[in-house]
Amino acid sequence: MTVDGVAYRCVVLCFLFRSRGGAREVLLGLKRTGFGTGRVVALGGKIDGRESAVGAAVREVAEESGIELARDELRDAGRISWSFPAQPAWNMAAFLFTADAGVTPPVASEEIEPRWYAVDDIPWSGMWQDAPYWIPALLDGRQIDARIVMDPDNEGVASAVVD
Ligand SMILES: Nc1[nH]c(=O)nc2c1ncn2[C@H]1C[C@H](O)[C@@H](COP(=O)(O)OP(=O)(O)OP(=O)(O)O)O1
Repeated sequence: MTVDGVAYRCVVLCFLFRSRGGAREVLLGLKRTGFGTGRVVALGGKIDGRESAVGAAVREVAEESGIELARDELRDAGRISWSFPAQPAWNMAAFLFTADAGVTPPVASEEIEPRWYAVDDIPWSGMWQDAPYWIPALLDGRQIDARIVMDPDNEGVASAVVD
C-alpha cells in the first residue's frame, strides 16, 4: 500500500477475547521470531499475495495459536499505520480485528507464545511504546483509525493520532 508516495507493508492484527470468572481477558503473545522479537503483541502478520485481510487474520490466528476461527466471527476493529521515518522499510499498515476465542486453549508456536491477560492488567512495559495510545480504545470496543509516527530511535512515539 502507498500513501503520499510512501510504502507501507500490509499486515493484520487480531485481538481475541474470553471471559474468566466475570473478568474479560485478551490474548496477547510474546513474539519469538521476526519483526518485534521480544515484544508482547497481538496475533497477526503479513497479508500474503492476494489473500483478503479477514482471510489473513483467520490464517495467522490459526498458525500462531492453533485457534480456528470462522471468517464471520471476526469483527472489524479499524485500521492503524506505523511510520518509521528513520527506517521507512519498516512502515506498516494493519487491518485490526477482534473476535471471541471460544474454548480452544491457545498453543504456542515457533513465532509467538500466546497468553491471556486481564484487560485491566495489560503488560504495557513489554509492548511497543505506541500500544497505550491505541489499544485501550480497541479494548473498549471502538473501531479506530490510528496513525502512529515513531521517533528516530524507532522505539519512542513521535506522534499518535487515534480517531
Ligand atoms: N509500532 C508498532 N506497534 C505495535 O503495536 N505493533 C507493531 C508496530 N510495528 C509493527 N507492529 C506489528 C505489526 C505486525 O503484526 C508485526 C510484525 O509483522 P509480522 O508478524 O509480519 O513480522 P514477521 O517478521 O514476524 O513476519 P513473518 O516473517 O511473516 O512471520 O508487528
